[in-house]
Amino acid sequence: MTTLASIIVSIAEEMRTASERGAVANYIPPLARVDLDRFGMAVVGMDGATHTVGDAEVPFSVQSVSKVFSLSMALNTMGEELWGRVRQEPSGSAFNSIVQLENEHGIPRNPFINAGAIVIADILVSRYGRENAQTRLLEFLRPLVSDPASIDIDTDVARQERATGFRNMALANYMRTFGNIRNVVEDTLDFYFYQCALTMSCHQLAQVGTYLMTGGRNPLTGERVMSERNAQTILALMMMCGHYDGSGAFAIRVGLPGKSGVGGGILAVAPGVASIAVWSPGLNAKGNSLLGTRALERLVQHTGWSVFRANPWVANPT
Ligand SMILES: NC(=O)CC[C@H](N)C(=O)O
Repeated sequence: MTTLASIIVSIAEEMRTASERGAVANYIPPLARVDLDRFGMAVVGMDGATHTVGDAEVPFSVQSVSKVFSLSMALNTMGEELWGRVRQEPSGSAFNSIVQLENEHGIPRNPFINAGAIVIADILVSRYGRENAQTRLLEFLRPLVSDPASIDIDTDVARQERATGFRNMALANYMRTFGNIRNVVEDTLDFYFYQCALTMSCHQLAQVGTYLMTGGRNPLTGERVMSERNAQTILALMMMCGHYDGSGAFAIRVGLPGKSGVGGGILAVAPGVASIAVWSPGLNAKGNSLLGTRALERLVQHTGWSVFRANPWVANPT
């Protein structure tokens, strides 16, 4: 019988021996010096059963995967009104693109491109204040994991994001001219750079993602983290926009809602089945983890977990 444990071991073995691994992000030294040979994967099921392989306990910079969590917080506090400040459509352009903003009057296409995530950061800074927003983010994440204290920010990454984030500054200032950034630009960006610098292991990231697997509940406490409707909205956006202009190919290859980050992490969710995190720091041309995508593709081939499968339960391994 094929078990999930044996499936992920075989995936890790394939990734360990892969010769083409992509390229690590090199815009700041803490990302540029990450070992290209790292690979980790973690899968948490509905019953809490957890399978990990490789470097699943090694913390890495989650970067844009954090956009899922900031959006969750903003949707919780602002509700549907949020969609007046950021749209819900695929962008078809790079994560840091500025071109659509002029035509679309400073309203970003979706909350997962940088411009959209900066608007979300602005909403959270308005709601909570600059420093308190940081505390709130950690308070949102920590109850979802079994080792809460260890989820933290890499302050060196945050500092270097700030020191080199000229394009993000351009995006924020440009949106400010349309009135879609309401705080002092530096304050909003400060929170944005802070969230990019969140550090988590695959094991923690998969645990954090469980509220999206369950339709909005924290499976550790049974508490509601968000409404079922909001959880579905976030999964839909992850499917359509979670990999920028690589989202279509990801949806076809993997068939799960997923969100990538330039640190090489991907959070993917099989609703009602599993929360999955994978990490391989080498990126493809679209800035998404090359082997992380392949590993998720393999996982879905073996398990039948694609949301597009006519009968997703048939091949469920135990
Ligand atoms: N795709 C990403 O992970 C981008 C995050 C990066 N810190 C940026 O803002 O440019």
